[in-house]
Amino acid sequence: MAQTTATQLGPRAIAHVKVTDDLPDLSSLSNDAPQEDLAFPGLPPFPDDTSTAPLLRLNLQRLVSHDPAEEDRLWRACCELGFFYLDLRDRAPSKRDSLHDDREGDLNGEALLQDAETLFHLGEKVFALPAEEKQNYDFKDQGSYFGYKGLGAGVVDSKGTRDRNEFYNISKDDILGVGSALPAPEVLQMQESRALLKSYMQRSHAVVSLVLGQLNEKLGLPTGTLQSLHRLRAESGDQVRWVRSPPQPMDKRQMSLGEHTDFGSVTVLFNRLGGLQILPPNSSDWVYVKPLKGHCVVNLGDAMVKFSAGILRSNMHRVVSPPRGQDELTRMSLVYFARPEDEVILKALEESSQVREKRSQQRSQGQQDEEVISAKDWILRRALGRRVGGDYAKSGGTEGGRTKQF
Ligand SMILES: O=C(O)CCC(=O)C(=O)O
Ligand SMILES: [Fe+2]
Repeated sequence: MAQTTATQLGPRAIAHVKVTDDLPDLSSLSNDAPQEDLAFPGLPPFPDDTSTAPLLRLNLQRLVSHDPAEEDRLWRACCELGFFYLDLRDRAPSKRDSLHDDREGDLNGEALLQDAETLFHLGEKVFALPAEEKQNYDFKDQGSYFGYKGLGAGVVDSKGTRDRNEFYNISKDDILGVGSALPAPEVLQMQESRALLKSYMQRSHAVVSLVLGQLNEKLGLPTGTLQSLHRLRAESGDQVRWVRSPPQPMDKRQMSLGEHTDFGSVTVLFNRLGGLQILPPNSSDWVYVKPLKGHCVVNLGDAMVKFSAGILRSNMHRVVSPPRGQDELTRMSLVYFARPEDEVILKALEESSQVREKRSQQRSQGQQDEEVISAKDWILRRALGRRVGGDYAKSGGTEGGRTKQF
């Protein structure tokens, strides 16, 4: 059926739409040309009349150059919503020389966008493999969340309603040679694929380190504290994930990925079609996050809530059918999850006086100390808890009540 074979990467040539005043937070656009075209070529446009989430739009180059206003906006975004757009495009490529590029190392927005683009195509090849073959790479029974999860092999709620997506998770440690290599389909074992994954992981991790460095400073932690808990070459649950959701029949639509907060520290997400929704603070209405060309979406996970005693926010989100006009296409997204190193204990970093004060306020209000748990155990429990047959009740994170952040 044409409907199920059409994908978001397909050749449908649709005129670009202009982003004008349809982003709710206009202040976030104040540094950009108002008529900028941020639609994805070849895809039906995100509908203009659908309300969207008020994510701030930050700019990688301004953060790299320590623009104080941009750093303040980053802090605001991380405390108030825990989600923001990051514009990865290079505004002045002609002014950059090769020396400059070398100094930047892995922190290169344009190169990250290019890697993401190529990885979308690799993901299509992985999901195009026969179902029986993909199933060989589901390692749930060995206690691992890496590898494949089939359509409906996860649950979206405590009633056990099946999800409507398939995943493929690739371990950073495997690709960087830090941990052992997991069995994988041939298309992922090819030298070219592994090199691409490595490059994408390093570049995403560089963005994560930049964000961690700036949050470290704003929290008043000793220099390098947060980065030292997320070293690229230390063993961790960091992973790349492709999420693929086929279109759902109009009369039987349900969530394709259940409501959750991310388990780890910082997530870098590439979307082309709508479908991601967030529940804004103090609201009961889920709203779509509109994908923007040249940008990734960055969000914080529960580890950052725990490290900061709730000063930083990890927001609830989920994936549903794309909005009208996009809902007959297969949706795919690409994610990099940065998580604390395996042995890190998830607790408030009281070397920061802000965190210390927050904790003492919480203690005086009778809030108990957090459970002592390592990043490795926390992530394993939460990831496998949402698989069919898993312990859903134990898959919850810090969202349980914003007054009890951890
Ligand atoms: O597909 C998306 O846009 C979001 C995926 C997500 O939230 C997740 O995998 O944790
Ligand atoms: Fe998520």
